[in-house]
Amino acid sequence: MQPEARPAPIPLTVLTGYLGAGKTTLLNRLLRDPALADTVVIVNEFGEVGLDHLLVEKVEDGLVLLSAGCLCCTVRGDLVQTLEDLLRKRDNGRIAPFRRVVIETTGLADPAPVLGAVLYHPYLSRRYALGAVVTVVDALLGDGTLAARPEALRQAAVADRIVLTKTDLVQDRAQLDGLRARLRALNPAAEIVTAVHGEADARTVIGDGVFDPEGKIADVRSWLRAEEVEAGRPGNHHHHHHGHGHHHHDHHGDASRHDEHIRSFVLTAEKPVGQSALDMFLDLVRSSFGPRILRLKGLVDVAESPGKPILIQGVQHVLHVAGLLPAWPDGDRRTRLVLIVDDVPEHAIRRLWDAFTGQPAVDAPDAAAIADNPLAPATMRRIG
Ligand SMILES: Nc1nc2c(ncn2[C@@H]2O[C@H](COP(=O)(O)OP(=O)(O)OP(=O)(O)O)[C@@H](O)[C@H]2O)c(=O)[nH]1
Repeated sequence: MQPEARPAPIPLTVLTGYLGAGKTTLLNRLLRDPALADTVVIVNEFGEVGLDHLLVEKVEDGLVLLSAGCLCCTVRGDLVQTLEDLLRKRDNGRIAPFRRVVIETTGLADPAPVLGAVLYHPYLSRRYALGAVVTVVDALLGDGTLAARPEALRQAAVADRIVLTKTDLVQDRAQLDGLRARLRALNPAAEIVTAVHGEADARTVIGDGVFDPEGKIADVRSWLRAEEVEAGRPGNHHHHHHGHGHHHHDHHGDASRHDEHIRSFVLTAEKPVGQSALDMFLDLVRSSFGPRILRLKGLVDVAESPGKPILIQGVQHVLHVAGLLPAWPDGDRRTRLVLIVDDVPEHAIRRLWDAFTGQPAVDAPDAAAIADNPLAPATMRRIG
């Protein structure tokens, strides 16, 4: 570790998607784009034989292969070690100063543990900054996969960007529109990009992450997209295909009923939020709802750091205060937290938020009442 100036965080993109969705095709194509020069790719190959000793030696070629198993369990330790090794070699000049890292996960991996391994690591979390979560969805088979595989649904729900592949194979325009509508409903904030045989704009797909390589704020605005979530709220206008009630079965049939449990909404605050109130809110959300919080991200105007928003990142039980941004990305300085939840009543979270941010809410308990409640989860009675 260098004691002098802290180096700018390196954007880290997680590329995920169901088996055979087209992740490798996309990545191979994108990496030929000069915009993505100096990218290290960490591939987690499911079922591959262990290559531990070779791991980081391959970096010179820009490719690192992780060994057997899925990232979410067995390879997790290796992932952390690989990311540490990369930093060490970069810092002592043994490899070129790469500018971003892309982790391609196996089609089975839930992205949450991958992100958690980095975001919860005391050192890695300072050197790497989570950029976009990019999820590849096969336009031909996507609908069926979303219906049958909960992990595919989660991958789509946590995405910052969704890349639709194989649209060339879909003859039926309505099928494509249906899939898009479904993804939109599932994750209104995600940008949907199309890529046939991996042809897509590299910068759009990978982006620069929340910080660009110089540590400046890059695409927080597009990343947050709270307006999209607001616009997609039932009641604002009825665009949801599942907003038509249980009696009406559209062409998705039973499939989309799984999706109905997934909801997105935005939390805002009128006044700056106290740091400890924010921490307690996040603790309580994590302990109460854990993996049912698919995604939580946003900027919070914290009372203790006026003019500098705090960046919050979360995927399932991994809720992380990613740090202070040097400034707000644009004129909008409101606290905005975008949540995508699976089977969590929105009002339950809203009540907590209102209580901790001191916003008046009818019949809601205040923060003290919740914190003093002997039935409150153990994490609320903070140790240390
Ligand atoms: N027609 C068509 N085929 C595609 C497209 N994108 C990918 N493919 C094909 O789909 C197959 C799977 O693509 P991969 O890129 O290997 O998919 P993957 O997600 O990396 O697969 P796993 O690593 O096994 O999960 C390959 O045969 C690709 O050539 C596309 O846009 N159109």
